[in-house]
Amino acid sequence: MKIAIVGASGRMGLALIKATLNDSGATLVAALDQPGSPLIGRDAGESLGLQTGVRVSSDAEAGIAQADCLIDFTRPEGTLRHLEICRRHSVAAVIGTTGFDAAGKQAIAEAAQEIPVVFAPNMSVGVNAVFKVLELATRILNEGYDIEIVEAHHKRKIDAPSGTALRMGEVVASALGRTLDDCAVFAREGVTGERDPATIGFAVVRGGDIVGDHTVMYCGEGERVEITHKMASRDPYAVGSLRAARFLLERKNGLYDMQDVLGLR
Ligand SMILES: NC(=O)C1=CN([C@@H]2O[C@H](COP(=O)(O)OP(=O)(O)OC[C@H]3O[C@@H](n4cnc5c(N)ncnc54)[C@H](OP(=O)(O)O)[C@@H]3O)[C@@H](O)[C@H]2O)C=CC1
Ligand SMILES: O=C(O)C1=N[C@H](C(=O)O)C[C@H](O)C1
Repeated sequence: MKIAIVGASGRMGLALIKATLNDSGATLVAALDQPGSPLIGRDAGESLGLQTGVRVSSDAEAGIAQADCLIDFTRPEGTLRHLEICRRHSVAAVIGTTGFDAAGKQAIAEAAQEIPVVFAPNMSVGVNAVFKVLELATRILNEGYDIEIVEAHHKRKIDAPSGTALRMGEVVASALGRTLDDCAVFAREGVTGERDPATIGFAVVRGGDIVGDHTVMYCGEGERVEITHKMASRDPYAVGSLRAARFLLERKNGLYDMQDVLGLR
């Protein structure tokens, strides 16, 4: 399968280039970056000490048009632009970017009527297993437990809470028969009053090079359950993305996430 990667100089872009080179069934056909990036014209593997034979380009249209699947971990505005190119050239898309607003999510759903798309806030198998565990834990701990979600990421992350923490909130809220929009508490400061048991609270840590930690706490009287996932590398996101690209090869259109790719639906 022919893979195009956008955001080629980013943290995930580099992990994806490495994973694509290590995948015997995948060929890197385009590595794309924004105009002005110092890597334009250089070999896409240069900063990894690898030789790919593919030069980083800023011509997204030409690069994406050559691929079977685009893998995009950039920013919402960039992803939506790339998705239009995928649409024009009938190229599948794996979207890992987080931080979309409702209109952005709607635009992805519309594009997926024409091309196949995997859109997931976390591509790791481990985190997707945790989503399933949370469904079960929440159904069991559905009364008498205050639910709080804590996430920690590196200092350069620009969106908060993480897409993964929000998805965890959605999974928990859905298992309680609620919607996250109605019960999320994203900030507390000053005299907040007592905690409303119907809420799901979020707390965010940013610092250093933390790849990504997530904990869901079920705080009861006299006991506490904590379900934690910790990433030590970005490789599982990249390997999961290639798994998603392979899943899309056999599909003509439709919006999927990693639960579909992993058969966890
Ligand atoms: N779903 C998942 O499993 C995961 C999702 N993510 C998400 O992926 C995204 C990227 O994360 P990360 O790699 O750490 O970020 P980086 O900032 O390291 O990389 C982002 C890349 O995208 C490029 N870029 C930024 N804005 C645009 C734009 N408007 N158009 C085109 N390219 C653009 C950047 O170029 P430049 O440097 O020139 O700005 C850079 O190459 C985030 O939303 C993050 O939350 C991250 C890890 C896992
Ligand atoms: O920006 C990151 O780094 C990550 N972003 C994703 C998110 O927002 O959930 C996935 C992972 O947590 C790393």
